[in-house]
Parts: sequence; C-alpha cells; structure tokens
Amino acid sequence: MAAISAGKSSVTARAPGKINLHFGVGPLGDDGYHDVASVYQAVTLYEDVTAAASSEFSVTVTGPAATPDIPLDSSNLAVRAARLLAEHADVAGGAELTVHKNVPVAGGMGGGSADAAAALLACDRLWHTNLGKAELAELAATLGADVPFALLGGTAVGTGHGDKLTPALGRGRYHWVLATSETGLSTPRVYGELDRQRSGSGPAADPSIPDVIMHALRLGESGLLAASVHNDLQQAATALEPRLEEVLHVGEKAGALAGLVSGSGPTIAFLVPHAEQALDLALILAASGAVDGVHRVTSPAAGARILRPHDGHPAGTGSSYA
Ligand SMILES: C[C@](O)(CO)[C@H](O)COP(=O)(O)OP(=O)(O)OC[C@H]1O[C@@H](n2ccc(N)nc2=O)[C@H](O)[C@@H]1O
Ligand SMILES: Nc1ncnc2c1ncn2[C@@H]1O[C@H](COP(=O)(O)OP(=O)(O)OP(=O)(O)O)[C@@H](O)[C@H]1O
Repeated sequence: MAAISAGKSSVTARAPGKINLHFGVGPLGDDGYHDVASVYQAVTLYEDVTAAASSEFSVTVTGPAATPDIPLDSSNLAVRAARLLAEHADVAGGAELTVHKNVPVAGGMGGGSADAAAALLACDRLWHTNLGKAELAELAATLGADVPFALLGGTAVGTGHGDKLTPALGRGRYHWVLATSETGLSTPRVYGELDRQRSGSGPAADPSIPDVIMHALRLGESGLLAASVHNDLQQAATALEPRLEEVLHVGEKAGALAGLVSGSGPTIAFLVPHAEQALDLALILAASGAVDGVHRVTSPAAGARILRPHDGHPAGTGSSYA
C-alpha cells in the first residue's frame, strides 16, 4: 500500500462544463438508465479542484456558482472521485479538496461531473498513482454518465449511458450565451418526465446521431449547426419549468441562431454568430428579467488538465488529460 505523507503539497486540476448539441434518448433499461446518443461539446466555463495531501477526505466549495445545496459529505462528487481512486490504487490517506465552482449547480451542464473529473486527475497527480487515460475513464464512468466526457473535453459522441465516447473531428469556434437559473432541475426527474410524456406511445426508438450535425461540425458553420441542434429532454424540462419557454422566446426574438436546453436543464444555451452578438444578447437577456444569470462562453473547450502541479511548475504549463 502506497503511504501518503501529510504535508502542504497540492495539485489543481481544471475540467469544463458541457452542452449537448444533440441529445437523443431511447428506452429506459432495467438498470434505471436510458440508452442515449449524445453530441457533447465542452464550453469555457470551468471547475477547478485543488487536492492537498491529508490523512482524511474533506471538501470545501467556493466560487461564484457555489450554493448551500451542494453536499459536503462523502456524497460530494469530488469526494466520491477521490475516494474511488484511493480505493482502486490502494492509496493510504486522503485529500483535502477545494472546489472552485463556475458551472451552475443542477444546471444540466455537468458541473458535478466536472468536479469528479478534476478531482480524479488532481489526486492521480498528487498521489503519483499515474493511471493512464483508459483506466481513469473507466473509473469516471462508474461515477456518472457525464464524467468521462468532462475528462476528455472537446467534441465527442457519447453512446450507451452517454459514457462510451468517440472524439469527433470538427472545425470552428462557436459563441454561446448561457441563460442560467438559480433553481436547478433534478436529472432523474427530467428523465422521468420524458418517460411519463412518452407513456402510451409504444417503446421509444433507439437513439442515433443525425448525419447533418456531424456535417455541420466538420464544416464549422454556425448557421448549419443552429439548424441541427436538438435535445429530446427539452420538452420534459420545459414542462417542469414552464418559464424556460419564455427565456427561449426572448433569446430567439433577440436574434440568436438557436436556443437549446442544455442536457436536463434548466440552463439554456443560445448560439450566436460572433462575440459581439453574444454581448448584445447577454445584455438583452439580463435586462429581460426572465433569467437569473448570463454567461458568454465559447466551444469547444479542452478536457480536464492539471493547472498547478505541486512540484513548483508555474500555472498554465500543466499537462492535458486528452
Ligand atoms: C442529461 C445528461 O447530463 C446529458 O449529458 C446526462 O444524461 C446525465 O448525466 P449524469 O448527471 O452524469 O447522470 P448520472 O449521475 O449517471 O445519473 C443520474 C440519473 O439520471 C438518469 N439517467 C442518466 C443517464 C442516462 N443515460 N439515463 C438516465 O436515465 C438516471 O435516473 C440516473 O440515476
Ligand atoms: N461537487 C458537486 N457539485 C454540484 N453538485 C453536486 C456535487 N456533488 C454532488 N452534487 C449533487 O449532484 C446534484 C447534481 O449536480 P450537478 O451540478 O452536477 O447537476 P447537473 O449539471 O444538472 O448534472 P448533469 O448535467 O450531469 O445531469 C446536485 O443537486 C447535488 O445535490
């Protein structure tokens, strides 16, 4: 068993939030999960997790998106990730984790998943367990469907529960305005609402990725991408949170190329052609009173990476997971 010497050494890792450019949901399986077909894209809204050597596991949550709802016990996704790695790699000791949150909690952007991915990577470096990409991805999948993508980043197709990933080639940088809500939506509740809406209409079709969206990504053409985005969970999310319809209406009226509920919502991602339109739209949405917050982001963003190794290398020179 590798022993950890308690001290001040620490590692910071960063992982991105995501949006689903296409999200197809198939039938509910016996394991309580749906078969999905997802086109993930990471966005430039990040979670930073610092892991410091300690004999115990603990977590503190800071940053603009921190809320009192986030559990600080062993159910916190960053703690679950660190404990899982320690168990898997036979590490004695723990980690003092600090999560700096920018991704809205229960916002459909995989914020908790990004915390888990960043915690895995930070602890892997802190403890010198040196798991390879494939082994880290396997651990990630046991923590949640979105966790492997938070490690990988960029653009990827996800099948199975969303955890079986194939990186996708594409060009272009996309500009988005994210309209956020202070009240989150529970992911299982949104899937449950979709099942309820579908009940009586026979078994759901197997989900697939339409060619048109992969074509749009290969061309890097935002107009074509706007015409191709789709989320099967959108109707369920708007049924549970009807004011999302109003937000979509405000954004589309203000000239967004497309408006899309992100994952299980309630965050709405608006695609715009350029950075200037993003600023205009952000101002209009903020002034509308229909949203609680706005963020301007671009995509795709890098996957989980080390920002600050504990061996004294300066920030920004960290290695990337992908
Ligand atoms: C909505 C998305 O964010 C889109 O990327 C994901 O599908 C959800 O990913 P996640 O939050 O990492 O999901 P998990 O933490 O693994 O699962 C939470 C719950 O969501 C539901 N769930 C999740 C993934 C999936 N393919 N089918 C499901 O039905 C299940 O009820 C599950 O118990
Ligand atoms: N580190 C964490 N950060 C945020 N929430 C956490 C964390 N650990 C556990 N949770 C719990 O997980 C729930 C979902 O959090 P999260 O912010 O990941 O939602 P989400 O972005 O909608 O998820 P997804 O898009 O992956 O479905 C929260 O309501 C909270 O109770």
